[in-house]
Parts: sequence; C-alpha cells; structure tokens
Amino acid sequence: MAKWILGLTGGIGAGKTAISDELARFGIEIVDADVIARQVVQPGSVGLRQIAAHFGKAILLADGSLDRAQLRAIIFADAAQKTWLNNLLHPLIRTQILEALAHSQSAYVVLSAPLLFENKLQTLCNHTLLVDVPVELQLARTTQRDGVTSEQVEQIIAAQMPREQKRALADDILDNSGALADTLAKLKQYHQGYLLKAQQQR
Ligand SMILES: CC(C)(COP(=O)(O)OP(=O)(O)OC[C@H]1O[C@@H](n2cnc3c(N)ncnc32)[C@H](O)[C@@H]1O)[C@@H](O)C(=O)NCCC(=O)NCCS
Ligand SMILES: Nc1ncnc2c1ncn2[C@@H]1O[C@H](COP(=O)(O)OP(=O)(O)OP(=O)(O)O)[C@@H](O)[C@H]1O
Repeated sequence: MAKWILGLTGGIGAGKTAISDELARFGIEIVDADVIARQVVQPGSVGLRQIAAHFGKAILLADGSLDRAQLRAIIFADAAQKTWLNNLLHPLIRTQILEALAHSQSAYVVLSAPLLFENKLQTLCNHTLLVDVPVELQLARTTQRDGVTSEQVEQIIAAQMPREQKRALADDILDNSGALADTLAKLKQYHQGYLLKAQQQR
C-alpha cells in the first residue's frame, strides 16, 4: 500500500510536539526525527562511539550515555563541530526514518523533523505542514520549557533555516502564536483534509 506522508516541521519551540501529540490522539503514527536522533546515539551505538572518539571521553556522562547539554553547548558555538556532527548523524537518522516510515500502518503517517527542509526530507513527503510562531515566542517558550538562556536558543535558531524561507516552502502553515486550543482546532480541519488526500491516493 502506498503511504501518504505528511512532513511536519517548525523551528525550535514552535510546537511540533504539541501538534504531533494531537495527531497521535487521532490514531496517526508519528515518526519523530528528534526521537530517532536520540536512538542513534544510545550507549553501544556506532554514533556514540564516533562522537566519543572525536570529542573525547569527557563528552560522556558517568553512566556512559551522551552528555547532551555539553554537546549542545559545543556545536551551537562552533559551526565546524556542528557540521561534523550533522555529517555523522543525519545519514544515520535518515536511514532510521525510512525504516520507520516503511513500517507505518495508520491512515497516513507524519514525519516530524525540525530540519525537514534543511535536510531535504520533504522529498520523502506528499505534503508539508509548517507550525509557525514569531522568533520571540520560540525564545519565550523554549527558555521556559528547557530552562536554557535566550542566547542559547538564539544560537540554535541561527543554525536553522529562517522562518520566511520555511514559510515559502511549506504547503500548509499552522499559526501557533495564539492559544493551543485554537491551533488544535485548525489542525483538526487540516487533519480531515489529509485523511481525504491519503484516501484518494489509494
Ligand atoms: C546537540 C544535541 C545533542 C542536543 O541535545 P538536546 O537534548 O539538548 O536537544 P534535542 O535533541 O532535544 O534538540 C532540540 C532542538 O534543537 C534543534 N536542533 C537539534 N540539532 C540541531 C542541528 N544539528 N541543527 C539545527 N538545530 C538543531 C531542533 O529544533 C531540536 O528540536 C542534539 O540536538 C543532537 O544530537 N543534534 C544533532 C542531531 C540533529 O540534527 N537533530 C535534529 C533532528 S534531525
Ligand atoms: N499555543 C501555545 N501556547 C502556549 N504554549 C505552547 C503553545 N504551543 C506549544 N506550547 C509550549 O511551548 C513549548 C514548545 O512546544 P513544543 O515542545 O511542542 O515545540 P517543538 O516544536 O516540538 O520544539 P523542539 O523543536 O524544541 O522539539 C512547550 O513547552 C509547549 O507546551
């Protein structure tokens, strides 16, 4: 059965998880690139071994897992190190995404990825949905959620495709700057349309 794939994207803190949680409640399977990005650096993985070889053992916590806060501080302050990490992890993440998409069973499947357009993952998708908020809200919501500084979030935003470019590439745009309930009401309308599109493809 051919699969109808919705690419869901948005910058850090825009609301991808809030959106995909709701779609999951509708019975839609979610393939989440951020979740996969953690799986490919689990203890014992090739990914983690290469990171420890490159950055040194001090990049590991006492239990042998990756010190994510330390790696985040390094890569978003040093573009060359970020490129090195992206070159290592993005092919591994892409392979796992393809595998997860191939196994999906729901009416349609969502590929949620912050770097969907940056990594041209939209080419795997039938349709794309951008969850969008102004940068000030990305900063406010991410600092509150993660307990990180505005400067750290600004560095991450600077490493992502500018909002206007993403808006130009997306098929649909979901404004999440108001109350979440309003966003989810609009999402429900989009979801009905996606069910129809997926059905028509069969
Ligand atoms: C640097 C790491 C260890 C920091 O981990 P941490 O737990 O603090 O953050 P988390 O993984 O939850 O990511 C939070 C957000 O940061 C942004 N982000 C993460 N990696 C990148 C990147 N390479 N470039 C731009 N933005 C990124 C995304 O918006 C993401 O949703 C981690 O983000 C990582 O391994 N990044 C490289 C893999 C990657 O590109 N992941 C993005 C999904 S493809
Ligand atoms: N409409 C909204 N109003 C207020 N808070 C919101 C709204 N939407 C999401 N949030 C909150 O903002 C934060 C960021 O949302 P979410 O985690 O869904 O973003 P994300 O795009 O998945 O982020 P990341 O790229 O970092 O994984 C969360 O704490 C979430 O509860």
